[in-house]
Amino acid sequence: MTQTAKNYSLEELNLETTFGGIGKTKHRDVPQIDLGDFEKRKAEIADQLWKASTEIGFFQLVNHGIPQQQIDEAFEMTERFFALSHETKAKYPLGKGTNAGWEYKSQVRPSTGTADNKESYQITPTRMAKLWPSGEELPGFKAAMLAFERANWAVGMKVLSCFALKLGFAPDFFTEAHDPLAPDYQSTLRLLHYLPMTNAKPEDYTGWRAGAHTDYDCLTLLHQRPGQGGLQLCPGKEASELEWTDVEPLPGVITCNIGDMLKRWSDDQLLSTLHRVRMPRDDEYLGPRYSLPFFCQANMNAIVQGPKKIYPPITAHDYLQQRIAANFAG
Ligand SMILES: O=C(O)CCC(=O)C(=O)O
Ligand SMILES: [Fe+2]
Repeated sequence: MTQTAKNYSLEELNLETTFGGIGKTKHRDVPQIDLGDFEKRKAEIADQLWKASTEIGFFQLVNHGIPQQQIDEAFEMTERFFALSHETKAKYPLGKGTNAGWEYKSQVRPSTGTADNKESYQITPTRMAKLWPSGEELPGFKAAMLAFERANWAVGMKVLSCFALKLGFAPDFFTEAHDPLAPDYQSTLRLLHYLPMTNAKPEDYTGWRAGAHTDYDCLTLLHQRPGQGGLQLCPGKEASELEWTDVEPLPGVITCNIGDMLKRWSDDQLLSTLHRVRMPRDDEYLGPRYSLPFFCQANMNAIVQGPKKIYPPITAHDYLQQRIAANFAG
């Protein structure tokens, strides 16, 4: 594996170039947080979210309100999308810096310098002109995915309203900053297909399904399928040898993590935790792995600045562009 010697423009990125190694593993508990009876229990839920996000940067939501049937349908549609021919998917290519469209093994993480062993299709609803597969190619896909996108948005906004409470912002501060009806909306639903490792050659195991990174959004909501593990997290970037924790995909939960944008917006109080997706070991399930992250990314014109103003203000657009430019080849 070669290490990129690029000089990235944000401090987080320079740090990320040093995280490519395998490291050790360590068991840690990822807190589960129940969103049931949300309005009544909001203060208690906000305390739990704050604790998890200042201590480990990850938590799993239960009773989040998205019906399991809708999650299963989104996964079924995702499998159908990736089963389309290469030529069909290539009609809907990822545009540079847009988080919209399909890419195949093109995401190079600063941590590893090699392409992730995956393909993805990203849905940023405001940028999807000519990027949806046709109704003949994939009937029902657009309606199912747009509904799923909005269901995730709604859960994300509930969680963010708790952080607004804790940070002293108005209750809907982040909901307004992620307004889906504004033309500068840029939250993204990502469909991921990690390639199967059945009949893989030993050299195929040297890479990563997704190299170590922090997310660049405010909050990520990740849907995983039981039996398709591999996600690992590592709080604390300062240790000389990193200790990684497996996050088991449990049925019915949404695994969430804080991203760099909310870390900055909270004046570094909330942790944006390093994570990655490792290759399966040869005694584990070797088939394809699908996952569905939804990235709450504040609208392009939103100004990111915490209540203590420890960082200068930056638009969410400028912030994201610096991160995207460093992650996709070409
Ligand atoms: O697929 C996963 O489990 C995690 C994906 C991820 O971390 C990402 O896309 O940012
Ligand atoms: Fe991630």
